[in-house]
Amino acid sequence: MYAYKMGRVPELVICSFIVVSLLVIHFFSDLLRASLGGYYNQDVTLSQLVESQSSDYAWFLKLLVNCFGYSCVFVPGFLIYKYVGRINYLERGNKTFLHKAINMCITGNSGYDQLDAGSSTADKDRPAASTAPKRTSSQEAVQLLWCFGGLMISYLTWGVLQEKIMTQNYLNFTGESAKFKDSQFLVFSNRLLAFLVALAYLQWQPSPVRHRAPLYKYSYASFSNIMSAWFQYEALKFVNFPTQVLAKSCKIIPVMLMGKIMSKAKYESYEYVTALLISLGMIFFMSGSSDSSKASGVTTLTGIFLLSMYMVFDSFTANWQGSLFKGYGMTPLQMMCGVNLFSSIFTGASLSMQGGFMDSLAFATEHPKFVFDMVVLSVCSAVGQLFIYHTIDVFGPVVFTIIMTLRQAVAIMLSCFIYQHSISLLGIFGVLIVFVAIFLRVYCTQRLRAIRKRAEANKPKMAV
Ligand SMILES: Nc1ncnc2c1ncn2[C@@H]1O[C@H](COP(=O)(O)OS(=O)(=O)O)[C@@H](OP(=O)(O)O)[C@H]1O
Repeated sequence: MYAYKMGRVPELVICSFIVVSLLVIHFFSDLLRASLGGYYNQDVTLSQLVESQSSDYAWFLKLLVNCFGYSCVFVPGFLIYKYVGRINYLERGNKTFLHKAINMCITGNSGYDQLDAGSSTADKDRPAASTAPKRTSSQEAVQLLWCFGGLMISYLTWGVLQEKIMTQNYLNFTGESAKFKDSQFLVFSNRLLAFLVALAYLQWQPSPVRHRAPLYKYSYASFSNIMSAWFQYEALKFVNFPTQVLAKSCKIIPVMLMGKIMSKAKYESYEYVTALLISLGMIFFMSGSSDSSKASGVTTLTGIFLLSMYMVFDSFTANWQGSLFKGYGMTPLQMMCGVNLFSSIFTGASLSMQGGFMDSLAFATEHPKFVFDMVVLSVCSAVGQLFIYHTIDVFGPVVFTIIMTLRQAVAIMLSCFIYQHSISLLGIFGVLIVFVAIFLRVYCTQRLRAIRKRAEANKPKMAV
């Protein structure tokens, strides 16, 4: 009995880490709430208090509050990681749920569910990229078109719905109209649905693939993805929309730089030249399309800082995902499941700490049409993510970013076509530059591949 009780000590310590960290973080958030004037008014949520701040630095306060929410996951996670390593907890043979869950998070294997399909002998390892059969050029072109089409359709629909949800008035049962305000709740519902879809598929897939990556590695991609989305929304309060679109057209350059820093990626000179040309062409096109000439408002230093942070986090996300695919050979669905698991936990923790959960759920119960739009938005986002992970897995982060950048141009061209807006000569020149750059990139890639193939074929002859 004593030994049994002693055997449970680590589990008790681990649970108390979670409880104590949550209490401490809650205490600090209450302190912040009180200092913002919410001490005497308990009906006002922390998010409403922060939203009501009008100073130039309100964005920093919001960031702080969000980070409080995310630390509800990071702090206990870090403490558990350190404690478990210290007492060699994972080497012990007790197969409790907690033991399996921690093992899965830290080492990547628990034999517990389909995310870690390593327990079953029927599970296969995914062939490494180097040993997988090489695709022909036409197969590659079909794949590329498939990724481009999928990303275009899902994110065009997603964009329209997102704007609709955030700008339209919804009627409740008594006929009163109101706007939905909490974008973080939308991100939460999108990520939760994406997680459930991926998990359901992994549970019932006919031939599971062994999963080897420690789960905590997904938390970095999910954190940076949530942060980039937040910086993007927040930047719009300091820069106008066209400026943001213009800045995003140059995303390929930070993605390449981040690839160099993170995974020491080597790019050919034609890749740098074409990246610069695509960015330049997109800038010409965006400034030359009449949609973007409706610029209003001012661009401030804070806006530039927030946009730069968006770029940093966004380029980290795609590169980190690319290196996980390379290093662990997981399937896109496993990646989607892992990243969205953490994104749901992060946004869920942040929402419940700020009190936004209850507000949004109350809005949803009173506005059924909003629930319908939210579900369709989440489905679009989940389908879009399937394409995102497939594209990064097959073509890598740079090609993915090029496709997402072109997506913006196609969306603007479509809107010009539908609403009969004109495109200036500069805009047309910009589109031409982008096309030339892409053609150049494909041509150089094919040539380089042919040269390498020839060199490979000549190798054995030289050895004889
Ligand atoms: N690498 C990666 N992994 C997972 N999800 C990703 C990734 N890159 C972009 N996204 C999601 O795609 C949505 C559009 O993002 P962006 O506006 O940054 O893309 S774009 O380049 O401007 O088109 C946006 O969705 P929301 O966060 O729901 O707004 C991004 O989070």
